[in-house]
Amino acid sequence: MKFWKRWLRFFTDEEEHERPTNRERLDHRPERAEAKVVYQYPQGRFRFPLIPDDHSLETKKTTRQIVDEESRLKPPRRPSVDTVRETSEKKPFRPSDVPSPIFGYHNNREQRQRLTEQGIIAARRTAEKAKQRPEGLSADGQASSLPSEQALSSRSSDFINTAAPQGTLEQTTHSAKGGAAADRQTEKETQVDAATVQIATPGAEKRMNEISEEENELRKAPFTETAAEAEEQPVELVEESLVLGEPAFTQTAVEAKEPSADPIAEESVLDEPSFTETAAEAKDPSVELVEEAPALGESAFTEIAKEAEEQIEGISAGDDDCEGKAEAGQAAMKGTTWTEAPVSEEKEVPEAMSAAVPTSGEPAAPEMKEEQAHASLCQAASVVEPESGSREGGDEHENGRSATRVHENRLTQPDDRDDGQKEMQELPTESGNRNARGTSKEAERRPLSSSAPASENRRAADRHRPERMRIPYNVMMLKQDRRKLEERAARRSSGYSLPPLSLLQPPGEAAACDEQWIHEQCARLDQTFESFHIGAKVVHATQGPTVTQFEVQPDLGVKVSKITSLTDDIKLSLAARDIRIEAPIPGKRTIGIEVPNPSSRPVQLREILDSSAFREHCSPLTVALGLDISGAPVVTDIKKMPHGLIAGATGSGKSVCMNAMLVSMLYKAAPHEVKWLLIDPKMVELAPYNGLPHLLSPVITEAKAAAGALKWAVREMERRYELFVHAGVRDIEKYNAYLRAQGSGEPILPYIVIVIDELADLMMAAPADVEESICRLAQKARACGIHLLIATQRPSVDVITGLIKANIPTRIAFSVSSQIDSRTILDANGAERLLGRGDMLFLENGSAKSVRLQGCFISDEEIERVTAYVKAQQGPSYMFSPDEFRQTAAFSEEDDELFDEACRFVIAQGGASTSSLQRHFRIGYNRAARLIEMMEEQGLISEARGSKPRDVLMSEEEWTRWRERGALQTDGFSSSEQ
Ligand SMILES: Nc1ncnc2c1ncn2[C@@H]1O[C@H](COP(=O)(O)OP(=O)(O)OP(=O)(O)O)[C@@H](O)[C@H]1O
Repeated sequence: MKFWKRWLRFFTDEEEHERPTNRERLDHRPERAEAKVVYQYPQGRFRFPLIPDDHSLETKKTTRQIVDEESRLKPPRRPSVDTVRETSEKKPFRPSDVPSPIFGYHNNREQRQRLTEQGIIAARRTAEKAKQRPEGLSADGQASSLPSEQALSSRSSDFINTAAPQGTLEQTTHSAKGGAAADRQTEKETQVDAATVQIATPGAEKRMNEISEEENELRKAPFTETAAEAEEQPVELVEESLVLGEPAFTQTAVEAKEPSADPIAEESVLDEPSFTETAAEAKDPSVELVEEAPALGESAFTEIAKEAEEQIEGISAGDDDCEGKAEAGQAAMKGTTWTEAPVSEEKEVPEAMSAAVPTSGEPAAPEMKEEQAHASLCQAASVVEPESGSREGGDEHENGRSATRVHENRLTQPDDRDDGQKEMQELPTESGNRNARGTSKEAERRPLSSSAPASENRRAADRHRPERMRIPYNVMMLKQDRRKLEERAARRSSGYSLPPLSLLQPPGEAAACDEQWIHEQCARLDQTFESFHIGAKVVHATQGPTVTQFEVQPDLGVKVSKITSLTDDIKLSLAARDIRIEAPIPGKRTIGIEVPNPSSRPVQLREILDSSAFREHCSPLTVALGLDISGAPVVTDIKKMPHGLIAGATGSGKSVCMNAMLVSMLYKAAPHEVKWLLIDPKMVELAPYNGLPHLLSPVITEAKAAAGALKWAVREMERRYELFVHAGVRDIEKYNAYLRAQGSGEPILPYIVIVIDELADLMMAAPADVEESICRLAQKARACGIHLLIATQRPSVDVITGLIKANIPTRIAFSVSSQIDSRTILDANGAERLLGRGDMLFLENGSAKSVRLQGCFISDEEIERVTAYVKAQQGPSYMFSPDEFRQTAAFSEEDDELFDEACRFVIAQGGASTSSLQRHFRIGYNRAARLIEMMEEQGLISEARGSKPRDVLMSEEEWTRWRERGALQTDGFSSSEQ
């Protein structure tokens, strides 16, 4: 790089001293020297070819590798920037091909395409301008004619005009000195440079021209590379730049000021270099490609690109890089007309950059400069084509690698963007000092407005970004959430809203724990054990709504049976109504003695429904049971039951428990989700639910109709299993999910809950059919969504047969009169010691031990309010009437294999008699008489008329229709009725 020294000798010694660092650095770049020797700038008029994208991408990759290597070798210089870089390294941008709503991937790609087109247009315009200029200003003509001061001045003006809108370093300058003053200073210094060139000895002209040529070539190369890089950056980086890129200018401008110890000196140095730098950036990459590529050809371009990589490395390395960049930018900016710029540039830019970047050095500074350069490139594009500027910002910031820093900047100065945006819209495209001054004024208005154009670009990109891209994409929705949403949407679409809790009685004040009573009871218990010489003592007591559990810990060697055998003695000593001993408490080393509280408080249903335990349950078959001994709410899911048996003596609270469960379901399930089949032989217990949309039929009170309903349920179960087989699913949930996935609009299968309030009565009326139906349902109906809730007063073996009990795993035992009943219900003692009025033992499916609960209470008024609310929303949509069920039952019960044939025979004969049936079918009197009776019950024939044959009341068609109607009624759940 001796030519640098020689070339600089043309200037004053003082100038030489001003930039020793830069020259030293240049001297340490042998690669660049080699490149310069090998590739000489072509003489004469030339045009660079347009380089295909693929090729540029390759060169860009090579450049990046070299830059990376260089940056790795360079020690960190500036701690403050290091911190920023560390931050940026902590969060590296990982571009991907997945369209991101945040980075606007596709949108920006389109913008880039448009930008490229506009850049080409701008390039053509610049080429036309270049043609109009005098030949003396051409690149190859620089040796023959040094530009006059006027030419330099005009060029400088052009330069300023082009650079002004960029406002990169220029704005920094203006922020320090003021816009107009900066312009004047810039012009002045440019003129001084020109004069210096003119003063140079004529003999040295030729040599200087050669040097200038070489330098021009070298300087254009990096810019070409930069331009190519700007064009070829991966789209992901464009995205990144769109989001984060623009504030890099602000950062650069701010940081450029920070390290300078002498602001005035810095300003003076920055003045012209700022324009130079901006000019370098002002060139649209596409313009550069159009003007330079043809002369060199593709291979030449490749070589130059390699050289450019070295230049960029230099940029990364230090101040001379900035110079190289600026030079390249100048060359690009001026195209073939620029000759003197390198001279002034070489003199000024490094100083500018030394002012902008502290001499102590910083690793991040080169990046910032790169960002500046690229940012200015896009800004230049905006000058040539104002619209394209905003798009170019994206490309420019592809190279801005200090994303984090940039982002921070943007956060600290968000307001700059709007100003910058307005300003960008106002920027004129014509050249002239006016523009520069105008821009300077703008710069005055916004001290850090150098970030504005890029921020505007980003904003513009955001504005053009589709709305969907702003939707967060990282929200995970679980299967459960999706189902909830679907259910809610279905409820909304069905126009059904769940009843409010305000319809229920609010819970009363919870009674304060009776400490004194508890202490007394503890003392008495201890005394009792002592008096019976049993080593045991009370260690803990828990007071529930109805009973208090005292935990007794026996000493080692004391049998549990010793304590349990003292039940009556303890009851006596405590003067308790009844006590229940749980020995031992599962999972504990203690024995529980449950003593009734002196005063019990009812547990309101609202208390449970308002608990998180109930609210968080998403099943429509969630039901509230009550509070356990510690006062915790207990809820269960009928799906998990899957069938329940509730037994207890009269007045123990069965009906209240059943009502509480039904109302709980009303608070969870819409009518299309759950259907009820209520069988109430007592006629009054479930009557309030008549007219609800959840009912399949009015509440069934007749045993025959109940039997028919159970038969229908069995057929419905079989029908559902057939559906499941066809759909290839195993249960109702999967089938409904399958239906939803099909999207056929077919309504989902509702759960069916069959409630029988008194099984004993039903079993007496039609024991065989009821037991058979219940057993079949209990065995198989769980998976198809049919569940049984059976209550009975008399839990004897003739009511709750072994078959029924075996298939109903969930039991709720209220107070019963004997241990036998307790064993019949729970297969264990304990229910006989319950206190009644909702005191119950709950044996859950799969649980070995029952839990003592105080069942929740719901009054008739509350039931009325809730059912009225539901009825007000939807009317009943019964599928069947009890009569139809009764008929079904009759058909089922009394069907004889000969019955149909006998009916047809009677219709054909026109009369019916027992003897004629006996003769025709060769059956006995009993069977024939029974068939005649069945025909009479069905309304086919008239009553007996003595010895005369009975009249036939139906034609064959009518009879066929009648039979079909009966068959249809039992055909199963019609989806249309849901
Ligand atoms: N959980 C409860 N909390 C408070 N009181 C209750 C509770 N359950 C029932 N009771 C009281 O017990 C009375 C009888 O309850 P319920 O009618 O449910 O008994 P039952 O077992 O159905 O009797 P039956 O079999 O004769 O119909 C209720 O009127 C109510 O006063």
